[in-house]
Amino acid sequence: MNWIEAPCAAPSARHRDAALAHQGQLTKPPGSLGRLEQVAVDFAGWQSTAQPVLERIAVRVFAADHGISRQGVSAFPAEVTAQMIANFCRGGAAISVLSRDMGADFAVVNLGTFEPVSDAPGLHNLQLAPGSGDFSSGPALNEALLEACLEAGRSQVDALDCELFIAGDMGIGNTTSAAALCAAQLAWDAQAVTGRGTGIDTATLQHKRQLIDTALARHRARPDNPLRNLRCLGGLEIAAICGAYLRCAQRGIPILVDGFIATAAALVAAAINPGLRPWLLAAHCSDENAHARVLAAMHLRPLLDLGMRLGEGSGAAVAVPLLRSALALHRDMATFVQAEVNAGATPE
Ligand SMILES: O=C(O)c1ccc[n+]([C@@H]2O[C@H](COP(=O)([O-])O)[C@@H](O)[C@H]2O)c1
Ligand SMILES: Cc1cc2nc[nH]c2cc1C
Repeated sequence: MNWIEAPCAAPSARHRDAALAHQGQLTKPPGSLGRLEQVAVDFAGWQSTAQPVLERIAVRVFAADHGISRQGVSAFPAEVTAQMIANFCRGGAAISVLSRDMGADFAVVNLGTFEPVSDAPGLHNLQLAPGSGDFSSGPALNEALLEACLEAGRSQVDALDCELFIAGDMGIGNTTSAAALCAAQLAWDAQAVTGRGTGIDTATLQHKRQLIDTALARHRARPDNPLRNLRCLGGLEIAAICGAYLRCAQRGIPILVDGFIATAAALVAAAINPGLRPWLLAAHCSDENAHARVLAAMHLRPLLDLGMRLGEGSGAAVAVPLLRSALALHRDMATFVQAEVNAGATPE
């Protein structure tokens, strides 16, 4: 498992500087395209080029069941995880539609559901375990399973040829795991991290909070041991997303981070290997209660806030047109000199 701490790539400061200078020459008041200018500069640094492009996008939805779902923490039954895997592969889920719409390379990775699922086109049916363990009574994963999940994420990314990576998640109960991981990494209590997930009522929310606080104490969760936190409180798909993100940063592939679960994975992965940080771009702020707070703690500023709370990578997918707009503007706008527009320097 030594690979996870291997050095990450570094974005090119020279190309970032050149892109920033180019933005200053385009026919607009400096800074007037706001975040779109920063996105273009980020891509120039990520791709080490003056003219970044965004054609090849890879979407991988990582799915798994969660032992903690047996404690009644979700508005939906655990069978939905397996049912949605089939829906992703048939093309009917939100992320299937969005991936088609943006011409992405799309696949689903089943790390392990309670009941095995049938093979389907576009499904990497790994079934490493029948879901994770219930972390209210023991660790979610054992060492071997944690390693296998990280490796599964890594091998997905090793097989890619793309300019942007989106990880989606699917797993009934996984907002409980993600919340526990955020609390563990940030030394916060359950109150600060727990939300309504798929839409639980207030009594269930209270129960979810109590389970998280008890689990944090039981597993003696501490920010300085992210791998242990991931093993004790994580899930199969969350660990795989961590592995995928780490490999992206090592290979120099930028990561468009989706919602609360993807952000929890990024938080843990960045604690494992801080070189990951410059490869993260937060797509959106989910309606899941703690997402805004966790993004702020990570100094990540989301591009969108649409009240979405679906997961699957859907919040990241809807931000892709913005990224493409940013790069088209950077590439195709005229400069002040080309357009013979007065650049606005005031004469003495
Ligand atoms: O990504 C998010 O911000 C997000 C917020 C709330 C729910 N979800 C999705 O809903 C499922 C988890 O919700 P729950 O209530 O079962 O913990 C899981 O499949 C997630 O993809 C996702
Ligand atoms: C239907 C459904 C779709 C989902 N996609 C991601 N999480 C989900 C949870 C449910 C319940």
